[in-house]
Amino acid sequence: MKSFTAACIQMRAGRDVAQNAATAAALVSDAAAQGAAFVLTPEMTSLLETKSDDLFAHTRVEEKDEALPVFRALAAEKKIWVLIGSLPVKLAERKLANRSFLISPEGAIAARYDKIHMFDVDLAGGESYRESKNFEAGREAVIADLPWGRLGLSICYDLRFPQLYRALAQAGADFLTVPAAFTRQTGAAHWHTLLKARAIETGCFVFAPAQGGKHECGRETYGHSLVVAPWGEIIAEADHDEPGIVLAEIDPSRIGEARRRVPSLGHDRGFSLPGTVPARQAS
Ligand SMILES: O=C(O)CNC(=O)[C@H](CS)NC(=O)CCC(=O)C(=O)O
Repeated sequence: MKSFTAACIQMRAGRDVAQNAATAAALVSDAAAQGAAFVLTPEMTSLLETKSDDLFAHTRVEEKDEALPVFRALAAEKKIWVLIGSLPVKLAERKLANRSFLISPEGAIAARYDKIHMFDVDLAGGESYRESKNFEAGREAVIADLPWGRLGLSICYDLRFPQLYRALAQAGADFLTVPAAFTRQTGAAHWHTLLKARAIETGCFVFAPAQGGKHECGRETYGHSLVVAPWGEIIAEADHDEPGIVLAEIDPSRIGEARRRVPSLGHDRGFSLPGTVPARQAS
């Protein structure tokens, strides 16, 4: 399998959907001009909004989303694959999906994934999140075909649930996406380590395009968009929280190499944990 260039877009999405889409689209175009065949954008590419009323006021059902057609047209024009990290998509009056879209070079929607794990967390200093208040959790893991191998989709907080990535890799994923809007606080402590761990455990390339900096809505995100190779090396990083592009040369033969060196992905064993109910892994 031939090598290809991938690019992660780093953003600082604000409260204006059209403007966010235009900013991201300009960066995607730049990446394509620099030779990227696969370009990925962060979680909440079109809108980062902390106020529920404003979030719902600017969110539509998928068929009427303002940002999606921009990226479909762009993918078709540049003949590239685009992963929109996520868009907030209206499901019901006050419920949204946090939905990732894979767009083909024909501009078609090749896959959709709804974030499974909701960020309902109270951090130090009173920083608090209740994603499940406005968003409905997805229930289905998703793998899609790319010309270079198979892609397992995930979003942000999913990163903390290794069983999702193990399942994706054991089902054939070669590449994993973790588009994110990680908090500055948790990002500084955990981001690099978790992403490297997911790559090492699965023998996959991990693409993590991120939001970064102080957003219009007041939130602060960590940035540091990364690409990690299957052996665990960081092969591209935005070493800051400013908007921009990181490019990485992806050689898919490194997937088989890493997995031949350490074939742990095929070495799972069942085990009992005395004193607990056997169904503890199911939920
Ligand atoms: O709500 C939005 O507008 C967009 N969604 C997000 O920013 C989501 C849910 S609040 N953020 C995360 O999952 C951060 C996870 C994280 O930081 C960690 O796991 O440490």
